[in-house]
Amino acid sequence: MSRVIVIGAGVGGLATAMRLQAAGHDVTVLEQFDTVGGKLGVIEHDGFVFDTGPSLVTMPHVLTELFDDTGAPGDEFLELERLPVAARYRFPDGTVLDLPDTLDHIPSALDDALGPGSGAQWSAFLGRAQAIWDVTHGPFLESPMSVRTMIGGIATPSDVRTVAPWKTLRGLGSEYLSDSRLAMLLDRYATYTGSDPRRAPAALASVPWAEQAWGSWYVRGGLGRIATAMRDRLLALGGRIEFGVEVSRVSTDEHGRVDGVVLADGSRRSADLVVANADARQVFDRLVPRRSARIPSALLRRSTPSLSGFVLLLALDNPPADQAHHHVLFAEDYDEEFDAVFGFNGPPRPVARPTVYISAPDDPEIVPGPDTAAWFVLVNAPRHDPEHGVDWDAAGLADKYADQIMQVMADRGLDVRDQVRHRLLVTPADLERRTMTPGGSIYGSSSNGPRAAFLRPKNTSPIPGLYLVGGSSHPGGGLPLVMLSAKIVADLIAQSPTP
Ligand SMILES: Cc1cc2nc3c(=O)[nH]c(=O)nc-3n(C[C@H](O)[C@H](O)[C@H](O)COP(=O)(O)OP(=O)(O)OC[C@H]3O[C@@H](n4cnc5c(N)ncnc54)[C@H](O)[C@@H]3O)c2cc1C
Repeated sequence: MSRVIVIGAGVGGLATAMRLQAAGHDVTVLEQFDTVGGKLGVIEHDGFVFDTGPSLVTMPHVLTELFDDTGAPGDEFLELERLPVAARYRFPDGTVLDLPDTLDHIPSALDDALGPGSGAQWSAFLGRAQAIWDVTHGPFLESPMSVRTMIGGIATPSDVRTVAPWKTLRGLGSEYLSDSRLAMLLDRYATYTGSDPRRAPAALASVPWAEQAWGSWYVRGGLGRIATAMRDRLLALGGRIEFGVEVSRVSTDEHGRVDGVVLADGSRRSADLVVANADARQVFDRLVPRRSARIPSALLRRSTPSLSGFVLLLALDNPPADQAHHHVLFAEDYDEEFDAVFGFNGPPRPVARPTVYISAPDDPEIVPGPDTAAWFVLVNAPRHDPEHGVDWDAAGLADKYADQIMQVMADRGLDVRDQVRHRLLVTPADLERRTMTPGGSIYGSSSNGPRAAFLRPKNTSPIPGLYLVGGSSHPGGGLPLVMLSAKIVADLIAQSPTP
């Protein structure tokens, strides 16, 4: 069995560490920050507990499997709760839709909120989305990336027609959805991979399918508990985690094979295998020798980094009653939002009137007392890029922008400005510092463009013994995909000869 170093205690790093330690390897996780979770972050302040990253669990079976596969079920650490209403959507025309969390109830809810026929439109679209899921999840989401598995897995002409690799998500939607509000609903799923629906492939239709088929879930006490449960399982298995330890280089032996890592303080740690949970751009720009990084770096340069997010954490007194857990206030002009974030028709810029997403858990464990609430408010934002885009550290920008977002919320019927006890902000620059993710891109590379999946780094690397795991590598970002990425890496290591 091998000595393994995992660089980073994000969800991908922890999940790989759990699987490898359970398989008998000797695993040490080195994390530059002072706690686990990475983008799955938590801030506790004045009795309020805020998730600063994920607020929605989809495909919960992937999480359950991780705990089942590495010992006992995770129920004793994690109380997963299915939400009766997946989300409350408010469209620019003022229509409000409470989207039920069970597939059977969705068509009638759409007919009631948006008008007769809209349920049938969405069902027809979901039928196609399910077919796309059936064709793609095995060869793409659950297998190592290779042109052979993709082409071998999506073999028949009928499979190719189903996935329609030449179509965009927006284009596919327009074949089924004539209601502009349903089109908006679909567009938003492109942002689950940090992408632009006008450029993301039609295959992303599997995202709403997966969400609506398996439901929207919450973890009592906040999603941050997923990371601490993973930490506890890893430690119980005998794995180790060291905090405040930054890796500055992956080292290789005379044959070019991984033999450990060099730390920021100059010291060295030996290992037979290294798994990098750090963002792939950091890995290939900084951590490995330039000559080994040539091909992945060239591919990364051709991909578009995913969008980032601007977050407000609101500690509220006397919050408005009857809030849905997830609330989406759609932008008046969604295309302008994607133009601003990705820098079309001008440089990247904060979106003036963005779609606002609010997570308002009804959970006494995250508030200091009755009549208080801990709200997480997120808008899509361009990456932190002081040279060519937005400098999120510019004096006064974050506060001014937060005020603007609260005004937009008020304009759309959700004015909580008088109820704010205190407000914390997390900008793309903060996310970059916290997770060492260039620009604070949430999902590594975006899925913009038909070749995006092929530009995303694989889980293997040009350096024997170095693997990549997490949202910036295959198969992509978001908690379930990152956990699938860890399973792929653990399986690859199990199949490779022991060094
Ligand atoms: C605002 C926001 C909202 C989100 N909402 C959702 C959601 O609702 N649902 C969902 O499923 N997903 C959501 N996501 C995405 C999800 O959080 C990520 O896809 C996932 O957590 C990424 O995990 P990861 O394993 O790629 O690593 P990361 O979280 O990026 O962790 C990498 C770790 O490596 C460490 N590290 C980096 N470089 C080094 C180094 N050189 N040395 C040592 N340590 C290093 C970092 O400090 C970090 O802890 C959201 C993310 C954000 C930011």
